[in-house]
Amino acid sequence: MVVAGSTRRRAREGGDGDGVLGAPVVRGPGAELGDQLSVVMKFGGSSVSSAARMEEVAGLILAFPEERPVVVLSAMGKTTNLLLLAGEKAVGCGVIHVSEIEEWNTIKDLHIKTVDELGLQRSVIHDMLDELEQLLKGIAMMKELTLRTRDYLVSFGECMSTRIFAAYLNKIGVKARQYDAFDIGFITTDDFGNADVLEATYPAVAKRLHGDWIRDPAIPVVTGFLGKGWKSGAVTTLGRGGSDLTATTIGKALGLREIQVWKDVDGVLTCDPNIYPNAKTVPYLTFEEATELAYFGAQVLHPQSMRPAREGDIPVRVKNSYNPKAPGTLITNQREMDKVVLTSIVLKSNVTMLDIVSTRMLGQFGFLARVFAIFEDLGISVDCVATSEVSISVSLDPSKIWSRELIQQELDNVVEELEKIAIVHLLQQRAIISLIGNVRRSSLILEKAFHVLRKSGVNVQMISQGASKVNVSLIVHDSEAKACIKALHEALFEDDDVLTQLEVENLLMASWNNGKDMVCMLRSSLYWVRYWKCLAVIPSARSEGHDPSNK
Ligand SMILES: Nc1ncnc2c1ncn2[C@@H]1O[C@H](COP(=O)(O)OP(=O)(O)O)[C@@H](O)[C@H]1O
Ligand SMILES: N[C@@H](CC(=O)OP(=O)(O)O)C(=O)O
Repeated sequence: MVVAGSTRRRAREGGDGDGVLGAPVVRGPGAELGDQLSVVMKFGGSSVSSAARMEEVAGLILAFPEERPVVVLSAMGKTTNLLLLAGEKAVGCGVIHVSEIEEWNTIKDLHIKTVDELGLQRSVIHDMLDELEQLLKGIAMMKELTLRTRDYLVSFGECMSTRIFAAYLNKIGVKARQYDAFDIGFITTDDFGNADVLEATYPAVAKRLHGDWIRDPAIPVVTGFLGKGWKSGAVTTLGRGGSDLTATTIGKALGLREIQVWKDVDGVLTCDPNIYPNAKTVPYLTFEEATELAYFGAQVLHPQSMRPAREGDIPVRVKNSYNPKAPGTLITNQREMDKVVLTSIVLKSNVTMLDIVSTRMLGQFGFLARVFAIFEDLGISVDCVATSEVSISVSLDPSKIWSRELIQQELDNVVEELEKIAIVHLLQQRAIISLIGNVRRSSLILEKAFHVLRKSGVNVQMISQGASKVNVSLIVHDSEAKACIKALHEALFEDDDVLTQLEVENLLMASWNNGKDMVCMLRSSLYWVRYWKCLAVIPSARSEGHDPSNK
């Protein structure tokens, strides 16, 4: 794309100046980037949850004076959830009770307090709060909350956080300009609640942000999560956590050097730290791995967000705004996989599973086609699949559907349709545990995983190896899932023997490739000794109550 390419070229050509950050330019590796926009810095709700946090984030931006960032912000803290709850309450509470809705008052108080504490004029958000109250009253009056209105309602979160932050940057002498994504060319499908960014977005966003920057440089502060439906012209949202996608879309549109997503954790971790606190940071990931783990439920990244970065070949860095010194996770197109067994364990709870057994004889063809035609007709999306000639097991993802009542209705529908050609068992409260890792090590992963699960007495109800070949998914009962994650993490990330086994395999492979390379052979036999020692020592250490990782 013309603009993206020229932005990069100009960036490499370099330039001087004190720049818009108002701080002296540090001479270093980034200095040749000159005065062009160079990175996207996206800060999630947890990073901008209060006035103090906004000050910290401004400090972070100032700490990199050689960078010219485009800033993307989410709504403050839990504002999106609060807006959704306020909307739901407004439907049933009556117009005169809207001002008493607890969530609405929490939102109002948080934003006013933030503005006050940052020393800004309340007028920065006054109109927004007014309009939001009117909207809640409108919902109360209509007694309904459509998907379209819901998107408009939640958009207030990002619209307010960006207005406050841009005003604060200007107040401290850093020239900034606020943008609503739906006004600068973020064109999406009209799938309210889960809209897709359309191709037309890239040139439009690049033209607007780049044009403004050239004319009158100011740090762009853009609303994450939001777009404009191409047919309806209404505000849309990109699915929960969609600000990551906003950031990568801008990165690709402008052909920037790097996309940074700042969170409240030290990067992408080996599992959800809320499930198992011993989770460790994964230093490197490929876009494919990151997509897979986001798709299978790791809340840390939006599932679609890697696509623009991959297409634009722009590295994504996941950083911790509470611990900026931590190196974080770097996500790129490729990485060295030889030493990788497993990258991350991901849990997706509350999954529904269908066991579908053909009522026809063995050898009938077209059964799978008919099953999937039914899913297609009903617009149901399938996560995992396992098949035999006469039966098929699939897992469905209810979180893709906004309204809870609709889920049961849709499930009843799909079962009714499938029962015309098969015997159907509906299994609810299941969980998918996805082991994201190196497919070349899938035997080792499965061997370890099943050993652990057998020891814990867990019955795996379905297994599927993803087509992308970086994911093995196991379906277990929801009630057993968290304990499984902990046991799997201990076995696959905290045991020396897995690592040693890998080293042995690598060295054996290397020595095999090098033919008669005696040094390699010798080294590999030393590892073998270490490996067998590990296998012998670890079980006995465990039975004595020692922690083998303390050796
Ligand atoms: N594998 C994982 N690695 C890191 N964080 C994870 C993982 N799985 C779940 N999480 C959760 O994701 C959260 C960060 O994502 P998110 O809430 O979207 O951040 P933000 O709102 O700051 O963008 C973490 O606080 C953590 O609880
Ligand atoms: N505020 C939106 C969009 C978003 O990306 O948020 P966060 O970056 O805090 O996950 C949400 O809560 O879904």
